[in-house]
Amino acid sequence: MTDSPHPPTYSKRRRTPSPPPPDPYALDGDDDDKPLYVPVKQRRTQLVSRLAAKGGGATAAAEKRRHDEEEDARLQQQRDDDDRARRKREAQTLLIEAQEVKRRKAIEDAAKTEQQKREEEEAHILLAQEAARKQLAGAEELAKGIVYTERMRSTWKPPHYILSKPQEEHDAVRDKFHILVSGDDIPPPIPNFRDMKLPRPLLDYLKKKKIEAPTPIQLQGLPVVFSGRDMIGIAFTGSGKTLAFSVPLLMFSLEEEKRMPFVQGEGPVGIIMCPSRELARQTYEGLQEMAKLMEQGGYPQVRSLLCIGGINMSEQSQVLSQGFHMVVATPGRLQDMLEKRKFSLNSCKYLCMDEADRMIDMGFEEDVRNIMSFFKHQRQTLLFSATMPKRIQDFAQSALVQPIVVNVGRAGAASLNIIQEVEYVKQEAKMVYLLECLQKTAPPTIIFSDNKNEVDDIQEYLLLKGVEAVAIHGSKTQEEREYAIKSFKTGKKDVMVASGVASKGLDFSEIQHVINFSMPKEIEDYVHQIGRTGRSGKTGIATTFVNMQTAEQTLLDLKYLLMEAKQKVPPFLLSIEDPNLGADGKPVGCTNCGGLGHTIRNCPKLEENQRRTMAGFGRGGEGGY
Ligand SMILES: Nc1ncnc2c1ncn2[C@@H]1O[C@H](COP(=O)(O)OP(=O)(O)OP(=O)(O)O)[C@@H](O)[C@H]1O
Repeated sequence: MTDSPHPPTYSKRRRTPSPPPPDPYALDGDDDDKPLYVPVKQRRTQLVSRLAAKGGGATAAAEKRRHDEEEDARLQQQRDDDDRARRKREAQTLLIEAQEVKRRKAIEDAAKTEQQKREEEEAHILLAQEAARKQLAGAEELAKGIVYTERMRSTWKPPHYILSKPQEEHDAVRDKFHILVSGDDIPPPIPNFRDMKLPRPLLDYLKKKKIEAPTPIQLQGLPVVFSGRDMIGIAFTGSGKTLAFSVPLLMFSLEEEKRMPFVQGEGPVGIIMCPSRELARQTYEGLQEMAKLMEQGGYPQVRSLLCIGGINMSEQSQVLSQGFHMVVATPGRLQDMLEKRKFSLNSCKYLCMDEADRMIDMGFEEDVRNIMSFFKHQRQTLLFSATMPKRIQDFAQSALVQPIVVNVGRAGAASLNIIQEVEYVKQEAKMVYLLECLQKTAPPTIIFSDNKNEVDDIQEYLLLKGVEAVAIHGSKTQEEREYAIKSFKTGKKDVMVASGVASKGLDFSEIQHVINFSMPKEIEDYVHQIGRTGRSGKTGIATTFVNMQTAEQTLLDLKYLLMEAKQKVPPFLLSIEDPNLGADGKPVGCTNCGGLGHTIRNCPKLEENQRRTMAGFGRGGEGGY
């Protein structure tokens, strides 16, 4: 160390400790320099002691009071702000938030150039055309280029006095019953069963069932089908479509049997295809009942075969060994039986697809096409449904010869016999509210849910609450499904909880109330589901729960459907604006599925089909096979 008058200056830089590595979990803006948080109480004590140190106890007390008041006012202000924010949050319902999202999307859409919009539109149209190009025709007929041009004929003729009426009178009958027809040489409508030349036992059967006059689809549809013509039949749920294709098959079968009795290996005369096992069984049972009455009335015996998955076909070995006239089937099992050569379609002249659009939408398209390839000659082809979008009609064109379209109401419209109620129920409140909702009417009630697990959960909850409920969905065994249907149909159980299986065409007597626990994504499913009530001229109620989980375009589809059926539209649905209104202020609607609340650009069905195609999905999984 040197003796220096000046303190040493250090030219050498002092070694500072290196900074600690950054805290990977530190939040942005974390800063060690910020003062540490000191609780209010502690801050007050510090202040009092600082003031006391400055002197003057009285001044200190006054200062403390003032500070306390300031602090209280600040806390009150904070509470008020929090309260206001909370109220604002509550007022801004989830629906409004969704509308905000939609508004932002509309702004984004508006920013798209005309060119971009056109390209999007074209892509969607191409997709729809691609689907339409896939025709409903057998591979062999397509390969050989076989095209049938002559329509089928039958021996049935309308009574002479009806045939001799002027065309205007027929048109007046159609107008009266709101029947729209298209096609050439359309047979006249016949407003009573007797004039349709039904045999006495059948007339008695109808009378016994309190079926006195034909419904619109029957009074025009039956003459068309009896005449041997191909037909697309569209009419509301519960309006008696089944009879319009079952009775002619029975009559044709009787005619064939009378001409020459069927022996082993012969038949069938005709096939009715259904999208679900339950619906097939119901139609089969109806045919059986009518055939039995005819036999008792002195007509020859005609036999039918039920051809559905989940049942043991050997139980019907007697029918198989005798030859049979009518087959009611689901597509998968029918295809299987044909491939195994259990029977052939060499003499089959009649093919009816009930709920045809549902069958295609459920992924049975390929099965149906394969079945078509087993036909060796022309047959009469019929398609029936309450919802038959143009896309399905186009798809079926190649299988139809000079078809007649009989349309009662808009394809896809809901039955006017149903009071439709839509309620906003938060997801977590649904289960509890369900119990209250069940009180709306006396049983029987059907509750629909899209989700199989949810179906089970709802049933379990209802059982716990003492409600007699059964459940049915595609993952249940055939026995469980049959038990559920039987005990519900016979009135042993009050409530049936179901996935889509039970919505397709099942006819339970006098369902009072349908509850859609969740709104189906596709509006056609909604129409079929609520259609389990309000059947055969009776009135029923349908309640549908919607909430933020319901897609906005589904809500729009629903809004227009309610408006069309002149139902009460709840304010939250009314407040949803349609971004796709036409120049006339009316909804443009979707050319692909017929929904009114969206266009083809955002058609959920098209998206679902695309998803299926990409995933290589086949049939739809509710156990149709
Ligand atoms: N002419 C009629 N008069 C009164 N009731 C009828 C008549 N025809 C059929 N019904 C009855 O109406 C009910 C519904 O008939 P059906 O099941 O054929 O309807 P649907 O139009 O096929 O309905 P969905 O589209 O739901 O399959 C049945 O119970 C049937 O017995």
